[in-house]
Amino acid sequence: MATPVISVRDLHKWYSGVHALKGVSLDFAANEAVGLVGDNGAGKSTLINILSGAQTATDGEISMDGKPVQIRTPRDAMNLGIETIYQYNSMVPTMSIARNLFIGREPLKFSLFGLGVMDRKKMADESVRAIADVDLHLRSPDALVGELSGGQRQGVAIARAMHFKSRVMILDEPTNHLAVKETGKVISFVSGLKTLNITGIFISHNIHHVFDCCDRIVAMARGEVVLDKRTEETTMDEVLDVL
Ligand SMILES: Nc1ncnc2c1ncn2[C@@H]1O[C@H](COP(=O)(O)OP(=O)(O)OP(=O)(O)O)[C@@H](O)[C@H]1O
Repeated sequence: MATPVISVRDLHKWYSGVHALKGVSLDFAANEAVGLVGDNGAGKSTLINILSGAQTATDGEISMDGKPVQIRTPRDAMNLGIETIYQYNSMVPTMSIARNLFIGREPLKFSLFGLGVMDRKKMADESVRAIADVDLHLRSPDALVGELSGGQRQGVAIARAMHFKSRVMILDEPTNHLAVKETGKVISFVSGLKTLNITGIFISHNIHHVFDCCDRIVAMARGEVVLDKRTEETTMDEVLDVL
C-alpha cells in the first residue's frame, strides 16, 4: 500500500488498572473508509479519542504520511486535518450554523495585538457554499444548530470537515438515534469520502451500516485488533464470531 495517511504502531492505553489498548497497530489509506466495530469496552473510543486528541496514549506512535506526529490536544488533531464527528457532536446548539462551521477557525476582518474582529459576512457566505456542497438544504446560515435535526447536524459537521479539507474524518456512532432517511444520508456521505481522498473511520454498533459503506472492516475485542479485512473478503457472520 502507498504511504498510509495515518498509522498507529503498538499503541497502549492504561486507565489506572485497566489495559484498554494492548498494542494496536493499524494503517489507514487516503481513499478508504474503515469500519471499526467491537463490543462495549473493546477499546474503539479509546483509539479514536487518542487520534482526535481527546486523550493521549500511554505508549506507541502515531504518524501521518510516514512522519511521526504528536497529538496532545483536539487542536493538534484539527491542525493535522483530523476531524471527529461525535454521536452528540461537537457543536454548540445555541450558536448559528455559520458560527459552528468556523468554530476555532473564525476568519478575521483584521487583528491588532492578538485581538481580532470576526468577518461575519465571509463566514455567512462561505457557510452557505459549504452546506450546499454537501447537498444539505438549510434555510439560513443564521439558524441555530439547536433547531436542526440529528441528521442535519451531522451534515453541518461533515460540511465543516469538507470545507477545511480534513484528511481524516472520524465518525463515532454517527447513525445512532437517526431516522432511516438520515441514516441513509450519513452512509452515503461515508461511502463518498474516498472520492474526495478523505480517510473515513466509521465506528458503529450496527454492523449492517458498516458493511453498507466501508471498504475495510477492523474488529476490536478486549483492547486488541482481532480482524482486519477488506469488506468483500469477510462476512457479517465472521465479524460477529470474533467479537
Ligand atoms: N476514562 C476512563 N477511565 C477508566 N477506564 C476507562 C475509561 N475510558 C474507558 N475505560 C475502560 O477502557 C476499556 C475500553 O473502553 P472504550 O470506551 O474504549 O471501549 P469501546 O469499544 O469504545 O466501548 P463502547 O462501544 O461501549 O463505547 C473499557 O474497559 C472501559 O471500561
